[in-house]
Amino acid sequence: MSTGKKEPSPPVETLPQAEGTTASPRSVEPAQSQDALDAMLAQAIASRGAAVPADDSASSLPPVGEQRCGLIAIVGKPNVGKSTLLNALVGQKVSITSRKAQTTRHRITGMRTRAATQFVFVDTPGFQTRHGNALNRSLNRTVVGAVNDVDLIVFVVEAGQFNLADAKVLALLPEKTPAILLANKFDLIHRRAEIAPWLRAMQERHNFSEFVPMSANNAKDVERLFGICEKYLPVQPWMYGADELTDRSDRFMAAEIIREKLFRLTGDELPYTSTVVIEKYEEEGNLRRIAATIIVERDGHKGMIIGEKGEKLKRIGTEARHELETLTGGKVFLEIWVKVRSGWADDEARVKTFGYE
Ligand SMILES: Nc1nc2c(ncn2[C@@H]2O[C@H](COP(=O)(O)OP(=O)(O)OP(=O)(O)O)[C@@H](O)[C@H]2O)c(=O)[nH]1
Repeated sequence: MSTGKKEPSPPVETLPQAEGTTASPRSVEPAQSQDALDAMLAQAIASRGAAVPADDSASSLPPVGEQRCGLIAIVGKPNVGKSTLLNALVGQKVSITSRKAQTTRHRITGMRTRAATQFVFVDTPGFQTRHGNALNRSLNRTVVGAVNDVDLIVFVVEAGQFNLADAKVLALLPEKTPAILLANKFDLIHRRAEIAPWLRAMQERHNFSEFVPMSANNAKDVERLFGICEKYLPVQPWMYGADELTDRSDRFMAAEIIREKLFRLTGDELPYTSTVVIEKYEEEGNLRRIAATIIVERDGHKGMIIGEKGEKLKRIGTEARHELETLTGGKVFLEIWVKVRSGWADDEARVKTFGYE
């Protein structure tokens, strides 16, 4: 994990690193033999540079009897790349990302409609195993809720690794739902030969339907993932319009974008227990007037966010405003305040007031 926050020292299987290139995903049915795994890896590497099928967004509505639609939950421990994957699949940022763990705190739905198929992806917070506070209990409830009643689960791990935090998420997966093992950050794996034993070990951990080594930040890999997921989605009418990308409002996105800038522009010394509340969101034609409060737990944290002569807070505001202007296609006036609410993350009522499940 790239975060400074360490998981409890679990047994980690890590592959040594050397020179390498990006591979494309190829899924495999869970194979029993070394040969099958080797063949899959060879295929993944050979398919580098293969043509990407054109995005075939639905321009005319297919008849209801031909529409395919299903829910796909994206789950995994913190920081494995779930939100990066969701954004790549949707083709637009709908879930914020940062190198800090616990960036995603809500169930975020992102849709993509291609030809007759509507993919409804559900991004989830990374399952928390470290602190048992009210905030983390809420995040974990969100994960548990999301893995039930979906058509497919995409279980994301970092390729070549599996530790206690991964195992805790894996234990939540219902046996009845098909699950794909997505070995992400494959670009960081340089000795590919050594991934085969890891994949074999993963086969024994769960009855995965397929194994997909890939990189969420590689467009060709993401493209192929659609084909892999499609066959698990039932023939049924679409749930959303063909052009819809998320079920979240612009107001919600405003809070998330500010929190993303906060997470990205502050160092690891700022505890993860800070959140953003939108106090005002007004639309006047093409103009949005937004007032937001960043909530922190201690006075000392407030100083970290405001920075010397207010520089840090100013930068958070400027970067958030630019992104909100791109998102809304209009002008944005953004005011941000910082307030201390000590102990909020351990107070169930406050956690709810601040918009968590
Ligand atoms: N090298 C590499 N980095 C990646 C890849 N996918 C994601 N990342 C990086 O991994 C970090 C975490 O990504 P996120 O998408 O925020 O991870 P997450 O699983 O949603 O994290 P939580 O919100 O904590 O649950 C970011 O710095 C990403 O840029 C990948 O395929 N390769």
